[in-house]
Amino acid sequence: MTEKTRQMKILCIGAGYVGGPTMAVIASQCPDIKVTVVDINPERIARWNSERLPIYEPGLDEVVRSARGRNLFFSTDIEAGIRESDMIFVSVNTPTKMFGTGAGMAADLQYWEKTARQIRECSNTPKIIVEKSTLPVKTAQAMKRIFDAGNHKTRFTVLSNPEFLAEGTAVNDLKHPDRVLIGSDTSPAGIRARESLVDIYARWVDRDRILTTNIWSSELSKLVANAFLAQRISSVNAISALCEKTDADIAEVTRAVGMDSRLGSKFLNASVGFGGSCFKKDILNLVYLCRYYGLNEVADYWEGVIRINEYQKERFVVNMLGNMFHTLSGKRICLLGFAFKAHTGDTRESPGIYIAKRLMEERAKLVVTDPEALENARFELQGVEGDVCYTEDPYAATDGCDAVALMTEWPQYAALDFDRIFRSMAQPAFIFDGRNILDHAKLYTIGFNVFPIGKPALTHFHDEPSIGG
Ligand SMILES: NC(=O)c1ccc[n+]([C@@H]2O[C@H](COP(=O)([O-])OP(=O)(O)OC[C@H]3O[C@@H](n4cnc5c(N)ncnc54)[C@H](O)[C@@H]3O)[C@@H](O)[C@H]2O)c1
Ligand SMILES: O=c1ccn([C@@H]2O[C@H](COP(=O)(O)OP(=O)(O)O[C@H]3O[C@H](CO)[C@@H](O)[C@H](O)[C@H]3O)[C@@H](O)[C@H]2O)c(=O)[nH]1
Repeated sequence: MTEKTRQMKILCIGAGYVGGPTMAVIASQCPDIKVTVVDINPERIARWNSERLPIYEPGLDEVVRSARGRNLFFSTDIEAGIRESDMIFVSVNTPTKMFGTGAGMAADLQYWEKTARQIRECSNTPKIIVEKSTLPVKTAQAMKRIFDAGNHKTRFTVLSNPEFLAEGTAVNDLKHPDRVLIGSDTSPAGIRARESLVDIYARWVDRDRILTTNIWSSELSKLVANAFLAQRISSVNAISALCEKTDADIAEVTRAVGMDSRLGSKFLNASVGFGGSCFKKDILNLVYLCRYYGLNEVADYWEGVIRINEYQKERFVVNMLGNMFHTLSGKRICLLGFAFKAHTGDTRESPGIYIAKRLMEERAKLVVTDPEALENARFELQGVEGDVCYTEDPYAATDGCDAVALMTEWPQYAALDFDRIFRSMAQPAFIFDGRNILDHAKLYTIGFNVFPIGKPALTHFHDEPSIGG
C-alpha cells in the first residue's frame, strides 16, 4: 500500500466503560480506520470478544456487533498494538489515590504513567497520544516529559480529548455529543495532530460542535463540567432538606426554578445522593489542585458539594431510622435498585453502598435487588458484616419486608404492582423513595407510609413520631 492509501490505525489502551463504547462508536462511524482496544485484564478482553459484553449499556451490543472483526478488535497484546498504531487513546482508570501524599484527594496516576512509559518503549514511528482519561490539569506536560526522556527513535504529540459520555446513555452521547473538546499546543505538529483528530470526529459530529482549545483549558474543562453538574445536584438536595422542614415540594420548586431559561430544567432531580465513578473523584481532584496552588477558599467551596452529598445519604438513613420507631434491628429492608443510576449495571460510588452499610450497622436484614447490577452489588458488599441477600425478582425481594428503600430510578420499578407488594409486607409498611419516581398518593391509598425526598411524607400515623435513641 502507498502512504496515501495506508489504513489509519487507532489504538485505545483501557477497555473500560469509556474505552470500549468510545472505540466501538469510532469504529462503526469510520469503517476505513482500524480500531484496536487493549487492556491488561484478559477477562475483560475475553468478554468484549464474546456475546456477553463486560458492561451493560443500552444500544452497545448492536454497535459492537456492527464493527467487531471488521475494523474493531479487542486484544491483550498491548505492545503490538502500540507498535502498529498512528494514534493512541489512553483511557485507563484514574481513581482517587488511596495512599501517601494526596491520599483520599489526588488522582492516582500510576496506571496512566505506566502506560506512558510502555508507549515510549514500544514506539518506533510517530504517534499522536490522546488523553481520554480524566486527568489533573497539566498532565499533558508530565506525559510529554516522559515521552521526551530517553526515546530518540520517534516523535510524540499529546492531545487532550476528555470524554463527556454519561453511563446509561453512552451510545447516544457518543453519536450525538453536545460537544467534542480537543486541546492541543500551537506548534505545527500540535495543530496537525489536532486537525487529524477533528477530521475523525467530523465524520459524524457537526464541526461547530467540535471545540479546540489550549491543552490546559481542555484538561480543566472536564473537571469543571463534572463539578458544575454535581454542584447542581447538591444544590437541589440541600434544598430538599429545607422542603421537608417547610412542607414545600422540591419537584414544584425545581420546576419553578428550572423554567428560568438562564438555569434550565435538566439535572435537577432530588435524590438519595449522586454516585458514579466520576463526580466524587473529579471534584476531589479539583479540590486537591486548588489546595496545591494555595487556593484554599476555592477548594473549600467545591468540597462543599461532596459534603452535602454525604449529608444527603446519611439524612436518608436517619430519616428511615427515625420514622421506623428508632430501631431497624432485625427488620427486613429491601433496597430496590443498587446501580448508581438507571440503565447501567455500574455500582461504583453508588449511594446504595453507603445506605446498605449503614442499615447493616443498624442490624437490619437487607434484600438487594437490581435488574443489571446484582453481580456488582455482591462485589461491593463482600466482606461487610451483616445480613444481606440478593435476588433479581423485585416481588421476591420485597416479600416479608418492613420497608422498601428505592435507590435507583429504574422505570420498571414505577410500574410494579404495589398492591401485591403491600399485601406481602410486614405491617406497618414503609416506602422511602430515594428518587421520587413512585406515585406517592397511590402508595398512600394502598396503605403504605410514604417518605419521598423533599416532599411532605404521607403517613397513616396521626401523632408526632416518638423521640428515641
Ligand atoms: N465511566 C465514565 O462514565 C467516564 C466518563 C468520562 C470519563 N471517564 C474517565 O475515563 C477514564 C476511564 O474510566 P472507565 O470508567 O472507563 O474506567 P474502567 O476502570 O472501566 O476502565 C479502565 C481500564 O483500563 C485498564 N488498564 C489500567 N491500566 C492499564 C494499563 N497499564 N494497560 C492497559 N490497560 C490498563 C483497566 O484494566 C480497565 O479495564 C477515567 O479517567 C475516568 O475518569 C469515565
Ligand atoms: O438530576 C439528577 C441527575 C443525576 N443524579 C445522579 O447523579 C449521578 C451521576 O449521574 P450522571 O451524570 O447522569 O452519570 P455519569 O455516568 O456519572 O456521568 C457523569 O460523569 C461522567 C464521567 O466523568 C461524565 O462524562 C458525564 O458527562 C457526567 O454526567 C447519578 O447517581 C445520578 O442518579 C441525580 O441525583 N439527580
